[in-house]
Amino acid sequence: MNIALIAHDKKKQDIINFSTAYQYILTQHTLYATGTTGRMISDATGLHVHLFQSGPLGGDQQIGAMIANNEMDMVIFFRDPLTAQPHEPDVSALMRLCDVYQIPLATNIAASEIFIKGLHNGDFQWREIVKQKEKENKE
Ligand SMILES: O=C(CO)COP(=O)(O)O
Repeated sequence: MNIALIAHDKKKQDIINFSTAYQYILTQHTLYATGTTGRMISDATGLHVHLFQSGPLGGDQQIGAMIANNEMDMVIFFRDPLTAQPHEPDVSALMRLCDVYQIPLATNIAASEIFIKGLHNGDFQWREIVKQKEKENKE
């Protein structure tokens, strides 16, 4: 599965702790992240993470593009709801695209833990079926 990992600055330590705790699951998947988040995760855990631009420089939009192309299976986004972000429109657009394309989106650590355990249990296998169907429709 292709998984996006994103965290606003005040949530960076939380996503590092999360990635460390669930490294044994994350390592079985293909990971993408906004620039700073991804670099911090890979430095802390050694996980291989495909890095996009930093969020304020377009990283959220790059992940959004993957969603629109049916290439992202899950978004884990540790959002900071108490700090204004200069790129708030990009954040909203990313979350909107998750809803447009029915992509599972967790915006806090509590939901993310349920997602990651579900992922490990095979609860997200339906994404493979959706992707296969989309591929066949294009052919
Ligand atoms: O701002 C972000 C998401 O909206 C995160 O970006 P960074 O991972 O580059 O800090």
